[in-house]
Parts: sequence; structure tokens; C-alpha cells
Amino acid sequence: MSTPMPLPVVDPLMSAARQAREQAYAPYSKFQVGAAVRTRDGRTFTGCNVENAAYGLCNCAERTALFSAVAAGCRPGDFVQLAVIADTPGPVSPCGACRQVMAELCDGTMPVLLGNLAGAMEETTVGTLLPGSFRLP
Ligand SMILES: O=c1ccn([C@H]2C[C@H](O)[C@@H](CO)O2)c(=O)[nH]1
Ligand SMILES: [Zn+2]
Repeated sequence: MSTPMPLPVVDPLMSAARQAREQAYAPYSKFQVGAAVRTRDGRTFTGCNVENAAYGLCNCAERTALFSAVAAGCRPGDFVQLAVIADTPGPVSPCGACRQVMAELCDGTMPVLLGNLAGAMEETTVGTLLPGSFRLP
């Protein structure tokens, strides 16, 4: 009998992030990133990185997705999962600014899927990505 072909792991939220990455505006770094966030009521918001000639204004894919959801009315407690993807050797690692924004809007226990174009995927949580996040007293 022949060996069965391994089936590629396809995660729907990661697929949405992969598609969103195609919209990245990254003329400076040429590094495209995509993100997708899922809400409790089943909606998906996507984002890509958007760069600027004033480099400090560059916005990451993760924040684009989360801010887009907030602009549509979502609030802390509404999010259930986030996926991020980039062309990295291993799963992409979100920057500190995005980790702080995740900590503001998402539960610490919320799963975050980190992936790359080759199909590597790692699951972590918001709390693991940023322990001791800043909060106003
Ligand atoms: O997790 C990350 C890391 C980087 N970037 C963007 C910011 C900038 O446009 C480019 C290079 O840092 O990648 C993201 O969108 N998400
Ligand atoms: Zn970031």
C-alpha cells in the first residue's frame, strides 16, 4: 500500500491573515505582514502593515486588525483569537507595541497563532507574549 500524502494544516484564521498580508503597504522594509482577529460573535477583522516615509508612523498588521475591529464597535471581551503571518524562518514574533495593544484589548488567556509562509505554526497566548503589561492604576 502507498504512503498517504500528508495533509497541509489549514487554519481558517491563519488563511485570512495570509490573504490580508497581500495588502501590506511596505515600500520601505519590503516586509509584508498579515493579521486576523476573530470575535465572539463570529466576525473576522483583518489587517496588514502600513508604512510611512516617517518611519516611526509605520503600523503593524496586528494593530491594523485590532484597531479595525474597535472602529467597527468591538471592545475588550469581544475577541477570541488572533493570527499573524509573515515570511520569517520560524513563526513571526509580534513587536512590543502590538503586544501591549493585545494586552489592552484581549484576555490574557486568548490564543494567538503565529505563523510563517512555509506553514510553521505556533500557538501562544496574549499573557505569555506580554507578562506584566502596563495598566493604569
Ligand atoms: O509582528 C510584526 C512585526 C513587524 N511588522 C511590520 C512593521 C513594519 O512595517 C515592518 C518591518 O518591521 O513589519 C508587523 O506588521 N508585525
Ligand atoms: Zn507590531
